[in-house]
Amino acid sequence: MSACFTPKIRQVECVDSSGYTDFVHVFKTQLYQKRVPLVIKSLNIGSCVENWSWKYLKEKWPDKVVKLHVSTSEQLNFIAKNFSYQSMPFSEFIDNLEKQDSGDCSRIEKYYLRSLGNDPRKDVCDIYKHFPELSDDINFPDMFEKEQIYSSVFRIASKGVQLWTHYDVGEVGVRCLFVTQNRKIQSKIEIAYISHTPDSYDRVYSVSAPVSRDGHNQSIMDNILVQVKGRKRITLFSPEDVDHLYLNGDKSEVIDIENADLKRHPLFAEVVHHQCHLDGGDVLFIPALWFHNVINETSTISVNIFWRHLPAEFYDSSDVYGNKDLLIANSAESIVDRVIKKINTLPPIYKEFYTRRFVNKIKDKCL
Ligand SMILES: O=C(O)CCC(=O)C(=O)O
Ligand SMILES: [Fe+2]
Repeated sequence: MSACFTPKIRQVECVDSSGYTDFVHVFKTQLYQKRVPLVIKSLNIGSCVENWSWKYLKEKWPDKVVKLHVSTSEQLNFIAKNFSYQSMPFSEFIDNLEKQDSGDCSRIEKYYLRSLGNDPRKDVCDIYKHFPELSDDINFPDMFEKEQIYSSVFRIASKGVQLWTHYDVGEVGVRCLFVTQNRKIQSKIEIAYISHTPDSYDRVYSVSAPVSRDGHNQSIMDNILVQVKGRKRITLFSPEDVDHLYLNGDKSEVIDIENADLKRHPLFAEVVHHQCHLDGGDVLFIPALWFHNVINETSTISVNIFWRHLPAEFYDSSDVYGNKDLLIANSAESIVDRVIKKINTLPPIYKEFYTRRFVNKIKDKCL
């Protein structure tokens, strides 16, 4: 942060699950409803905490090739794109991490692995399906129903790597569109069927909320981040701070959160930093819409599990990726897009005047 600026820091609440006879019940019935992050200690997450040494992992995957974010900077920057994607044999990747850990600086590149499905365009990652050699070592806590699980992701990072501030949206490989008839949403159709859209549909809306540059359908997820090895420093930001984070899609443009340039990002001074550390065996609950930024204080291994937090009736039963709340958000955003288009046709001084009026009106009525 700049010289005389003191960020507002709050520690994330921490609970030791061994102090409860049935922690999962307490989580589901009380803690979960608070919708705030929570560090949970002493959950049974399986033998991974003891077993997952670099040697063990290399033996499991002698021939595996992995796709990595590779950067010469510790601070990954999605705007400057200071990283590239590279494929590397898993054993070489781990050898390099070990060299970095032991202070051998001959390799200056930093690595970040986020596991993908077999076909990253179509599959979400499922550890049980894509990493069966390791799935016996990890126990998913019963904090959610198995049917609610959306994906499980395996992450390995070099010491020092900082992952940009973001919130998570689950993404699926099939692009869906909405069709409306008599101004009511009728159904979603896959992109492959667009050319067959019957004439009687009055409009086809592409999915736009939450926004994805490639138009993939998305839904918002709850998450647990299971720390298996190493230490992470995590800063979370409340969805209430959304106006202060300079968002670009699902990511914040403020990269260096601990030394922010307040001339460029003055509103960031308002943000409350919810901080915690995770060590091996710790679990962090990240409620949907909470932003998070991760600094790996050592090289680390983690697994995270995304699950849909809304009850089943919120989801469109004919489409596993849909949810009615988001359908509404999607159609509202399409209307906002039309309003923007209209406003942009006004002469400049009217444009500014009416933009301010409409923004204030929405704020007054909706917040
Ligand atoms: O720990 C990390 O590397 C990133 C975690 C994360 O973004 C997540 O669990 O959603
Ligand atoms: Fe995330």
